[in-house]
Parts: sequence; structure tokens; C-alpha cells
Amino acid sequence: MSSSGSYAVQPATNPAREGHFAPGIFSGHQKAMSALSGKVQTVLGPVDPSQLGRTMTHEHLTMTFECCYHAPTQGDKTISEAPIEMKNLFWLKQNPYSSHENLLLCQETEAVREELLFYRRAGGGAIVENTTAGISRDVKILKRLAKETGVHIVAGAGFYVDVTHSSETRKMTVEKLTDIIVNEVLHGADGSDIKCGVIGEIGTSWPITDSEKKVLKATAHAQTQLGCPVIIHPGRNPAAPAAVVQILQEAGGDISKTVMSHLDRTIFDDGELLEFAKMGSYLEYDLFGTEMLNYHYNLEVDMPSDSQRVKKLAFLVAEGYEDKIVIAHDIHTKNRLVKYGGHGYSHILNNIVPKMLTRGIDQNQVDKILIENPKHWLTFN
Ligand SMILES: CCC(=O)NCCS(=O)(=O)O
Repeated sequence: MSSSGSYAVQPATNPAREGHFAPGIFSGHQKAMSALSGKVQTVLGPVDPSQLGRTMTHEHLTMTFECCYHAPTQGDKTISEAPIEMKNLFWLKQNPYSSHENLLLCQETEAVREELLFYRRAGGGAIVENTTAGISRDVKILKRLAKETGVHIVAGAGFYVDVTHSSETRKMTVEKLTDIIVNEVLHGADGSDIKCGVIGEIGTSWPITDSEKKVLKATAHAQTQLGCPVIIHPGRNPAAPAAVVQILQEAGGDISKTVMSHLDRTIFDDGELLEFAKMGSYLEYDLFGTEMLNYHYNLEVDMPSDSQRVKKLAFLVAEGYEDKIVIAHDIHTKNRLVKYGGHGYSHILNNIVPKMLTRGIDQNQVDKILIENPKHWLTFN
């Protein structure tokens, strides 16, 4: 920021910024950036960061996950194709990706609306909705939900994992991808004027594909121009988060304003976790409420329990990372909703916070994790 409070555009000496925009377009961005500086951009418009309150930094309110359907064993084929029934809820908890119906969160807007009202009553203020291109983002529904529930909702710009990239997306240059992302933040997404307030979740696989590498570079370039928050979905390998950060860093991204999601199923070794933490991103434990015996996307992984997640948070706090931790549930299937016997969007506030307080994390640290860290991350530079 300049002393007059307006955003000072850096000279184009950063290689990540050079040559990507016609001067006319760039000065348009410059104007919008000064308006967003110091604000959080929700689907209802920019707000003062102090208005957010307790914030879940990684949720979905409407999306489809058919891209990631996991075929069940032969014996479970019938349940997998049937509508969801009470008697199959335990099966669904163990096999969430093997039921077609379970992957259609987009059919549950009324239930989600009701559950956001529970969330407000439980003391929740804001939700970051990470649905990006490839898993059916719908910012118009997000705007309606924000209006009807009073929950601040921040929508995500950009692209999910490679398997969802269209052939058109794959052919795009980094410049074109950057333009799309910048446009979703400055002008609106999904053919509307409803604007995204974060880039991501940007999807990556393991190994990271060529198309994903282009999207990561575009993410860094867009972030450099916008001064905005970024959130990443890493591949399922302990080396994946650092590999992503390296690509973002080399492309000029601001790692201190980037969240690395899904660490609960990605890095297990404490030494490796601390090595990664040193790279400077926010560290996100966002699968609270998910407990399953076999994690079908990577059978090598033992999905942790909520108690183990809390232990990891306490470890990171003890190691001095209380200013870098953020948490969420990452609800992305129907069975996670209260309507289907799941934990819903208020589980952390109702059940995990009291547990944190008995496991060496004090109220001030809880407030940092739920209020201060999300606020700083989400505020545009
Ligand atoms: C779209 C939701 C999402 O990607 N969730 C992550 C699931 S997992 O990779 O952690 O299993």
C-alpha cells in the first residue's frame, strides 16, 4: 500500500508479471485492486475483515464429485447404485466415493441452507467455499445461501484436478489461464457478476501433471496481480505439498498467503511436517469429521481420527505454528450432512473446539485458528 492508501502496482520487473496483460486491461485491474485492498471479497461484495468471525477455510456447499467415483467391490454394486437409505449409512461412511447419489451435494441446497443456519447459531460467521471449475461451482447458489443465512461466503476461482480439465483448458496458455482466474476475481464467475474472493482449491494430482503445472503458474501470476489468498489441493503423497509450493514460488506466488489443504491425509511424519511448515504456507487440517478404515484414493494411507487431528494441531502449536494453522471439514458428499446422519458444518465448533481446549490448545490459540488466521489469509494486500 502507498502512504495515500491506494494500491501501488509494482514495476513490471517480476518475471511472473511481465508481458501477460495488455496495458489497458492491466490498468483496469489496478483500479479494482485498490478497492479490494484491506478487504475480504465475499459473494455479496467486499467486507471489512473484522466482520468474518469464526471461519471454516475449506468447505463445499454445492458441487458434484462424479469425477472421483470409486467403483465398489462386486458385492457392494447394488448399494452403490441405489438411493441413500438409513440402513446403508455406515457403509456410506466407509465407502463415500462408491455411491453415485452421495457425490451429488448439488442436490441438497435446502438441507445446506438449514445447516448454515445451525452453523450461525453455533457461533460460525464465515465459510470459504472451495468449489472450482471441474466440480460444478455455482456462485449464484452461493449468493442466495449467503443472503438467506447471513453466513459470509467466499467463493473460489480457478480449476480443480487434471481429470476434470476440459480439452479446451488443457490447450490454454498460462497467460490465458491467468486471465480467466483474474476475471473471476475482478468481474465475476459462472457468467455472473458474482466475484470470487480466493483462488482455489486449485487441484493437483501426484505426480503433478503438465496441465496442473500451467494452472499453478497461472495461480501465482494472478495472485501477484491481485494480492489475493490462494488455496491448494495437493496430491496424495507426502512430497506433494512441497512440490506445489516450489512451483508457486518459482512463478512469483506469495506462499505466506497460501493455504495447503488436506495435510491430514498427506503428511504423517512429524519431521516431514515441520520441514514443510518452514516453507511458510498456512497449514490446513480440513477433514474433521472424516473417519474411515480404508481411504480408497490411497490404500497406503490410514485416515486419521479426529482425536489424532487434534493431537497434530497441538503439536504444531507447541512447535510455534499457531499463526499458521487453519481448519475445516471439507464437506463434499451428502453423507457428511446432518440430514444424512453426518456431522455437518458445526462439528468443529460444537465438538472439536472443546476437545482442543482439553489437549493443550488454549482459547487464545483457538481464536487464532478460527478467527485471526483465516482473517489475515483472506484479506487482500
Ligand atoms: C472436492 C473436495 C476434495 O477434493 N476433497 C478432498 C478429498 S481427499 O483428497 O482429501 O480425499
